[in-house]
Amino acid sequence: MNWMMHWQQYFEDSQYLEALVEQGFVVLDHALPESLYMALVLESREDEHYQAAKISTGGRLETVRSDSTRWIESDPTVNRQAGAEYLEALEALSLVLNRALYLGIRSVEAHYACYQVGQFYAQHRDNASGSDVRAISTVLYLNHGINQVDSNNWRAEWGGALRLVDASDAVQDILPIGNRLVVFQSDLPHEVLPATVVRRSIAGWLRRDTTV
Ligand SMILES: O=C(O)CCC(=O)C(=O)O
Ligand SMILES: [Fe+2]
Repeated sequence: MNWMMHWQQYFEDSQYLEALVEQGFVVLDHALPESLYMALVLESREDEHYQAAKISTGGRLETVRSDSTRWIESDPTVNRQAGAEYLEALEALSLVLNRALYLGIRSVEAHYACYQVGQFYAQHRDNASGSDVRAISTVLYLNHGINQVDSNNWRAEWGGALRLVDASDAVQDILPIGNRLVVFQSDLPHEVLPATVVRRSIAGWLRRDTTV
């Protein structure tokens, strides 16, 4: 898969770049080829090795976030092919955004996340205070065919929106529809609202350092 060409198809269109720069975020629907998307959906449902999520200062504080996460390894000997392919896709996205916006991104990291019914992540930014190492945050939603709703739909009444305060201070509620990718500036405040169904995703970060 030529991931650079894949992302260029979006970001050649100046509206997408402008949204990311001006509003601070952009939403890409049907972001991945269906085959990789479905493979990620299945991989995300392999429940072993998810761990209680940590907050950016290192500890766990259930008043801040209550989801579980599983980091994606780029090690090819780890038998999780879809996740490794997705890391490659994020690396290519970094190159495309570096070329267009000179962001200086040098590495990527990503984890699966699972929010059980009622779990949430209170408002936060994706960098520890004083750090700007995470330049761009990404979230890919893996909520496929929940509760007999076919296609990749998510109903607003289930809750579970990503609530983002955008670059013009407007509050944006973005539903976690399957195969939707949200790309946003990591310094924007955002939160995950609780949902009445299980909510699955991959959160990924495009970083200015190479320590991961
Ligand atoms: O799942 C989402 O919509 C956002 C998750 C998030 O903010 C994070 O993991 O830092
Ligand atoms: Fe976040």
